[in-house]
Amino acid sequence: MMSSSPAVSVRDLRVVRGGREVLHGLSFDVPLGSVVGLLGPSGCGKTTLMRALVGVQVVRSGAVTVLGEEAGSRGLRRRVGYATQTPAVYADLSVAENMRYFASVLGAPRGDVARVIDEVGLGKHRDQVVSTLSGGQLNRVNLAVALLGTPELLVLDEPTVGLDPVLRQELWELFRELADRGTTLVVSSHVMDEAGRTDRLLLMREGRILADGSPEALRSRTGAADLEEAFLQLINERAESPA
Ligand SMILES: Nc1ncnc2c1ncn2[C@@H]1O[C@H](COP(=O)(O)OP(=O)(O)OP(=O)(O)O)[C@@H](O)[C@H]1O
Repeated sequence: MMSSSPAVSVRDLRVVRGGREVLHGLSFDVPLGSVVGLLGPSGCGKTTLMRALVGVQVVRSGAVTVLGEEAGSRGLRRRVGYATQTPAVYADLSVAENMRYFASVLGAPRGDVARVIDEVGLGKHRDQVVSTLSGGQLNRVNLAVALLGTPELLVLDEPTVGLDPVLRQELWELFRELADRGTTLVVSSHVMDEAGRTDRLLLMREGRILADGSPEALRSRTGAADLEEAFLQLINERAESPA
C-alpha cells in the first residue's frame, strides 16, 4: 500500500484569474480510493482548483499530476469524470437520451446508461425531458454524466446543492460505495455537515489550504465540537499567527 502513488498530486499550484492570483501555491496529495472534501466559503477557489485537476484551467505555475499523468493529458480523458456546478446537459432531451448521447461521445458501454440513471435515483424520470425536471433532479442528471464509463477519478463541484437531506445522504452513500470499489472522489461543498462523511478534508480559504486532514483529526486538533466550529477556530488561529 505504501508504494501506491497518489491519485492526485498538487505542488505549489498558483492560478491567476482576471489579473488576480486566486490560488496562492497549493500543495497536497489525494490517496487512491478516498473521498476528499473540498470545503470553504464562496469564492475561496474550490472551482478553480477543480478546473486545474481536470486540466481546463490555465495555471501560472506549479504541477498537477492526476493518475500518474499531467492534468489534462489526452490519456486522462476517459479516466476522469467532472461534474461542473452548472449542469451541462441538453434541456430538450430526456434523461435517458442525454445519457445515451454522452455515453456514445465518451465511448462508455451502453449498459452504463441504465446503471448511472439508477445510481443517481432517477429511474422514475428516465424518459422525462430535462427542461421539466426540478433543480435537484437536474443536478443528478449532471452527476450521472460524470459517472459514465466508471472513471477512476471523479471531480464533483457541489453535487448536492439543492437536494433534500434524504437525497444528500443517498448520494454520499453512493460516493462511499464508489470509493470502496477503488474510485477516488474529490467533492466540493460549502455545507459543513457533509464534511464528516469524507476521509479527508481540505479546508480552503482565500486561495489557501487552511487545514488538511481527516474530520476526526481536525476536530481533535481544535478541540471543537463540530467541524463548523473547528473551521472557525482554524481561521482565528491563522489570524493570530500570520504566516
Ligand atoms: N473568469 C474569472 N475571471 C476573474 N475572476 C474569476 C473568474 N472566475 C473566478 N474568479 C475569481 O476567482 C476566485 C475563486 O473563484 P472560484 O469560483 O474558484 O471559487 P469557489 O470557491 O468555487 O466559489 P463558489 O463556492 O461560490 O463556487 C474568486 O475570487 C472569483 O471571483
